[in-house]
Order: sequence, then C-alpha cells, then structure tokens
Amino acid sequence: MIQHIKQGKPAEVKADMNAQVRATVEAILKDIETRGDEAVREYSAKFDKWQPASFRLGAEEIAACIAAVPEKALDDIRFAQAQIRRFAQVQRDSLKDVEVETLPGVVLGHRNIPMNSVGCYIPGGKYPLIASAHMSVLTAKVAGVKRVIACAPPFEGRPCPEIVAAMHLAGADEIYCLGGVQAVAAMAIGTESIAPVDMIVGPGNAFVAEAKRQLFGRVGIDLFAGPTETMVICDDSVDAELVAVDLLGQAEHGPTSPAYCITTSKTIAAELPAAIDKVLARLDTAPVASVSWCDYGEIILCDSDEEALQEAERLCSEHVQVMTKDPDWYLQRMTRYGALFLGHRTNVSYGDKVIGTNHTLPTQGAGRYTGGLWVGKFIKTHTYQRVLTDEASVMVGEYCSRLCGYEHMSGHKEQADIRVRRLKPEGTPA
Ligand SMILES: NC(=O)c1ccc[n+]([C@@H]2O[C@H](COP(=O)([O-])OP(=O)(O)OC[C@H]3O[C@@H](n4cnc5c(N)ncnc54)[C@H](O)[C@@H]3O)[C@@H](O)[C@H]2O)c1
Ligand SMILES: [Zn+2]
Repeated sequence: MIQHIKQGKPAEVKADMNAQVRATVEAILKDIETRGDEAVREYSAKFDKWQPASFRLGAEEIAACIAAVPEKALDDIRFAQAQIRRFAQVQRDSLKDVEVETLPGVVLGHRNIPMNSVGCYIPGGKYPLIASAHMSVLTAKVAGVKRVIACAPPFEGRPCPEIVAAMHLAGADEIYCLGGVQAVAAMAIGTESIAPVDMIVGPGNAFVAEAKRQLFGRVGIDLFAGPTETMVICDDSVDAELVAVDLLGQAEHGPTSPAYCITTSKTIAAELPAAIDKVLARLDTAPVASVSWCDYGEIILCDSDEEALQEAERLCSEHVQVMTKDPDWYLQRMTRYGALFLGHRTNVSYGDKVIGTNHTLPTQGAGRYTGGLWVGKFIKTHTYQRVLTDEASVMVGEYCSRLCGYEHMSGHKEQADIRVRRLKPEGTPA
C-alpha cells in the first residue's frame, strides 16, 4: 500500500503560480521586442538594480574578475571543467555520421552539425551558480559551436568573479552581466548591442524557464529546466540523517523546490521529520530549505520496490537519488526522470558541481520527453541522399509516382515521372 505520510501543496496552487509567471514574462518579452536595449536596461534596473555603461564585459573587466579569484578556487574550477569536458567529449564521440546504401544505388546519410551560435543563461539570483557556466558554455564548445555567449545576473551588485572566470575558462566568446527574462530575451531576440543567437540554453528560476518556453520556435531551447526538484528513494540500507541531508541539500535551491522521499522503510518514514529539523539547525540556508520542505516536501511510504517505482515514475522528478540495497534495479526500470544518482556514495551535489554529468535537467515532468542538457543538444542531425545509377532512380521513381498519385499531388508525381521518362532505357516494359 502507498501511504502519503506528508504531502506538498496541491497541483492547483502550482498551476496558479505558473499562470502569473506566464503573464509577467509575456509582457516583458513584448516590451523588449519593441524597445530593445532601452527596455533591457529598464528591466535590469528594476529587477536587479543594475545599469552599467555596458552589460558586456571587456577584456580588462574579465581579467580583473579572474585576478580576484583565489588560485585554489581557479584550480577547483579547472578540475570540475576537466571532468565535464571529459564526459562530454566521450558523448560527442558517440555521435556518428552515417552513410549507407539502403537499396542498390541508393545512398542515404546524415551529418551531425553544431549550431553556429548559442546563448547560455547562468543563474545567479539567489546563489552564484558557477557550475552552470561549465555545464552550458563548455559543453557547447565541446560540441563545436562557433559563437557561445553567456549571461549571468549581477551578484551582490557586481559581476560575480567566479562565474566570469568559469565562463572565460570554458571558452565563452562574449560575456554579459545581465539576468532574468531580459537576458534571455536580449540573447534570443537580439538588440542594438547583442546579436541574436540560434538557441538558448541553461537553467534558471520560473521566470527564466518560462521566457525560454515562450521564445521556443523563434529560437531553439535545450529543455524546460526550471526550479530544482529532488527525490530520494531509499530502504533500510541508509539512515534518516543521510536522507534528510540529501533532501534539504536540494531544497535550499528555492522556496518552491519539491523534495520527495519515497521509502520502503517504516523507520525512515517515522524518523525523517525529526532528522529534517536536526539537519536544518546546521544549515545556513535553513530559511529557504525549511520553507520548501514545509510547502513542497513529501514522504511516501511503500510496501515494495514495485510501489516505490510506480510513485517515482508518477512524480517524474528532475533528480532521483536511489539509496537501496540494489540501486541498479531502478536503473533498469525507470523511464521518467532527469538524472539518476545510484548508491549512497554519490549524491546530487556531486552531479551539480563536479562529477562530470550535466546538471541542467528537465523539471515539471519534462523528463517524460527529454533528458538533460548534453553535447547532443548543440548538434543538429541533417540527412542527405544521392542516387548512383539510372536504374535506381527509375526503380524508386516508379514507386514514388504511384504514391504521389494516391495523394493527388501531380507536381510531386511529375518530379518522379520526368526522371522515369528520361532515364528508363527505350523498350523496357512499363
Ligand atoms: N533544472 C535545472 O537543471 C536547474 C539547475 C540549477 C539551478 N536551477 C534553478 O535555477 C534557479 C535559479 O534561480 P535564481 O532566482 O537564484 O536565479 P536566476 O538567475 O534564474 O534568476 C534571477 C533573475 O530573475 C529575475 N526576477 C526575479 N524576480 C522577478 C520577478 N518578480 N519578475 C521578473 N523577473 C524576476 C531577475 O531579473 C533576476 O536577474 C533556481 O530555481 C534553481 O532551482 C535549475
Ligand atoms: Zn542542486
């Protein structure tokens, strides 16, 4: 039996919040579309109290940011980037161009072509998310994108030096200190001072994620990557304290971040609330994490792994940490999630910051139709074809002619027929 020991806010509350965000974003996008840089500047002043002479950082400003970062921190950033680059490169190498003769004389193929320009949004409202610079900028560069531009909001009233250093080390071609909807809009629509890009990538708060969603079509987007969600699936092989740490560690992202505990352990279900209180007492970010846990935290007690799996699939969480006796049981069966973290030795924070898999992951159920950001999102797969012999063209042409006929498309049919007439040797039966 599946028992909901603690529940989060109902779906209607979330839907209402989404509607408000949608309306706000729509109005800002329309305004930036009409008034360009002037509007960007006004929104930056309004939301971020930030209106520098130029949003783009010059070479000297970038150098000054890097100089302000301690050497140890630069080394740590380089280590994280090396891990992300290593895995992204292996993933890139797994994407192969293909060319095959599917019928005698018929050659079909595809080529993987990187996009020409992308805009990376690096979140920095609440926390300066340095790691998002590696995840977006560096991965785009491994994919072979020529122009990679990056935007992050000011942090504590100035460009965050660590973010700027990470963007630069990852290979960003243009760096801007600009946040929120105005940054996403400026990169996607283009303004007098920023040339538009072909795709916008990167995570962000509800406004940023919604701006990307509304701009989709006009530009590409990587995926819907809004406020963080986390899930821990566990049994008696771990203790309540570890589970509490792993839930709250992600609940600190923001007051609307859900954290789900799905457990087959009655002990953990019973002990978790007290463990949460105890862990909150040692976190500086307790004022945020306690709100998200209170409003959106859930404890679900199940009788079996099968029930736990059913709940996990229903909730389709961005992060799913599995700390059971046999985590691979879930790896083999789960189909709806952003990323899996298997076993008690790893956790979502390793993935967020350093281990090498990408941290930009689908939220709000987007894991039903996409995985997270990866090198493949920056690469377009384009097909081509050629026909090597007259015989092959006539053979395909005769099928094509009849198939066009069934669709009443005489123009298409004539494209086939003219080739059959010209290429078919005299005297061959029709
Ligand atoms: N899904 C993922 O892969 C993933 C990964 C990392 C982080 N995240 C999420 O990224 C988010 C980061 O959020 P953040 O707020 O700290 O930084 P952010 O950079 O995403 O957003 C800050 C910007 O929001 C804009 N803003 C704030 N209030 C606004 C309002 N009322 N109207 C219009 N615009 C407004 C401001 O312009 C500000 O620059 C968190 O929700 C976190 O959970 C998601
Ligand atoms: Zn996180």
